[in-house]
Amino acid sequence: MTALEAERVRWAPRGRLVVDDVSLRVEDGATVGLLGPNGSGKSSLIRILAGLRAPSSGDVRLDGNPLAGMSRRRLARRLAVVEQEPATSQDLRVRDVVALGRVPHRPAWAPDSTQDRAVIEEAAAHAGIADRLDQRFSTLSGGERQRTQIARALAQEPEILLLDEPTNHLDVRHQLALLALVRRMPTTCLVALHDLNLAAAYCDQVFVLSQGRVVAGGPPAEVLTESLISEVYGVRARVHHDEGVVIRFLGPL
Ligand SMILES: Nc1ncnc2c1ncn2[C@@H]1O[C@H](COP(=O)(O)OP(=O)(O)OP(=O)(O)O)[C@@H](O)[C@H]1O
Repeated sequence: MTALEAERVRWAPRGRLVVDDVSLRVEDGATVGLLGPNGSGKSSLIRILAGLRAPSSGDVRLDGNPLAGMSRRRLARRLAVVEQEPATSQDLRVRDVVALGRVPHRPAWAPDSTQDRAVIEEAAAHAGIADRLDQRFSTLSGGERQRTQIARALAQEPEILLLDEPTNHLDVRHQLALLALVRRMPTTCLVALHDLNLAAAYCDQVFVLSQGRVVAGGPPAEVLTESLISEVYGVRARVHHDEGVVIRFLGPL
């Protein structure tokens, strides 16, 4: 099992500080939420943690080993990422998109093995798109595309899964099913979320970003206070602790 950590990570494209001195650790096997308002740096940080972008300074480590020294293929056997708007060839069938998750696990140009096909079908079933495998990706609904990308990441059989707002196109049942699945899996997972109630219900830990900095981190019941929500999001809220944490939003400040 695997832990992912960032130490003093900064990213400043053309002098604009987007990720500002972020240190965090995603513990082995945990489901960790990455929260923060629009533009606070969640997607940028996820890309850096996934090795898709080099930080301007600081380090990202997987089990203590710097990501910077790892080959793409080796990293892809261990870590999968679902970005907000992933680039996918629009002409592929859903099955082919999910099968991309198997590429790091087999020799170049080798066809799908029986085991690959079993993993692809299981991933599709977990993501709720088993009945769409023969459909063209371009003809899917927004939520089905999102679930296809999640199936592709699951087919990668990663030890670490990074998900950037995976619930934004999903109806409420699929939102709950996805987070329940992520929580149930032994995979270490970092998930960027806007819905603070979902984060409270499904995450072991949350980190809150504001203007590129981590302003709070810990169990949701400790972090998601009325004062934090007002300071970071500019929203008045009531936080109830009777049946887990339930947040009721009263309005903007
Ligand atoms: N390549 C870039 N050059 C300059 N600024 C950038 C670049 N990429 C992102 N930014 C800026 O960095 C900030 C953080 O963007 P990011 O997408 O990481 O935020 P986010 O927290 O994921 O937002 P959202 O919740 O809206 O998806 C934004 O203000 C964005 O405009």
